[in-house]
Amino acid sequence: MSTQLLQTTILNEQFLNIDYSKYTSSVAAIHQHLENTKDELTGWLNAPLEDNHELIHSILSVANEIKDNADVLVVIGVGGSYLGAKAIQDALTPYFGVHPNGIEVVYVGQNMSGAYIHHLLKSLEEKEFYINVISKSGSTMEPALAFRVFRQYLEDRYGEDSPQRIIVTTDPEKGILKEIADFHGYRQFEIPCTIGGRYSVLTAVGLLPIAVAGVDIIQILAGAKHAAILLKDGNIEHNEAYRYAVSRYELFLQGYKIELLASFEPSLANFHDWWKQLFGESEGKDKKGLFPATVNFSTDLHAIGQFIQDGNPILFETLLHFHNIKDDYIVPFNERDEDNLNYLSNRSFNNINATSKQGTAIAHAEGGVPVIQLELERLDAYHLGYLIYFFMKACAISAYLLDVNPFDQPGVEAYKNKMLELLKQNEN
Ligand SMILES: O=P(O)(O)OC[C@H]1O[C@](O)(CO)[C@@H](O)[C@@H]1O
Repeated sequence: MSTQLLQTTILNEQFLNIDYSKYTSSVAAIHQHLENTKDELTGWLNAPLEDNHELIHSILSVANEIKDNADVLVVIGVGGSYLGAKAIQDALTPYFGVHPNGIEVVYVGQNMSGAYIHHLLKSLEEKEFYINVISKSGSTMEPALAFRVFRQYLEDRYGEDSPQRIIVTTDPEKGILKEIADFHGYRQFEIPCTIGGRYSVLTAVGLLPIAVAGVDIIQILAGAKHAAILLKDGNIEHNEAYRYAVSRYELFLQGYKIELLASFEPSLANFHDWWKQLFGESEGKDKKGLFPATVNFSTDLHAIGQFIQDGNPILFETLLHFHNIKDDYIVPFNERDEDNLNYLSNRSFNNINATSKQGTAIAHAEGGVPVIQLELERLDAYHLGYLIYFFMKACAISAYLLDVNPFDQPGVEAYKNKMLELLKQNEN
């Protein structure tokens, strides 16, 4: 477990010749604070090190039951109550169709589009399904409304068998959802009181949906445990997550206010979104914080690439790269070569994509964009589990470097209150 699975490289040292030793004592102090704080939402820190056999066993047994009795799992949740599951599912299951070990998993309750609800309900007409409703507070508007709709539909379809088909993931002690679940006898998984939404992907919040989608949750948790052991070192010289946190903080101090998370595998688009919530809600408060933005290359090179290379120099790039992607395709040789592409024949698409990544990173670095490269050997459950923990740890330290609380999100209430005010004014 002593091997680092992730290498951090700064591609343009002229921007970022960081003397990490300058941060030795401040980072060590933040590390101590994080490790010793008992009254904050830090349950995720040591969770991967604890005995989780019972939890894994019950998640897998419910997941198997769902796979045996349904074509689709409808996951209802928003923010931290869905982004992590969707991120892992998309990263580790086929682009088209379902994983051989899983069934279709679809998500609702992240928006209030009537068309989305309508289309999803229609798509369920010929299919058997279960619901997994996930909400820590139990009262977030988007998932609460979706649960009302899909529970009613499920009850119409399954009658007295319906309670068996509803799985609730919520706070173990309080909230409306908990009350509903207790009253109707729905099966429940806990979101531990000490783990906030955006740090909860490695609990049942993320694990049940991804197990149903066919992902190996034991490998996800093993990778996270590997990271939790390695990244327990308070010395910045040995801790890659802390070096990443300090690198982005230094860039922020130099005026780069936007961090662009980029990668070259489209299946990571939702992983980017998970990262965006993690850093955005953790850092963006008290008028501080780096703005987390995301791009998918090479697609976005043809959209936002011009700005990155040549526009207002307010952003730096964090390039996420997995050296090995399991599936690949070889460019065929073509006798006629009408498209003049035979110079690429017999090369794999993944190889061409990696070369495009290399060229992009050099071009951006030469164009004056600071580039932090995060490299991992392969895109699989183990490495993704490692990366998730890496980012959570880096995020908590980053927020403390900015002197903000990594675990609250007071700003989100403003829109909620205004929306409620308006909805109540227009009550019919
Ligand atoms: O799980 P809940 O309580 O429904 O919250 C969902 C998401 O909403 C937020 O509270 C923001 O409104 C996030 O922090 C959280 O991940």
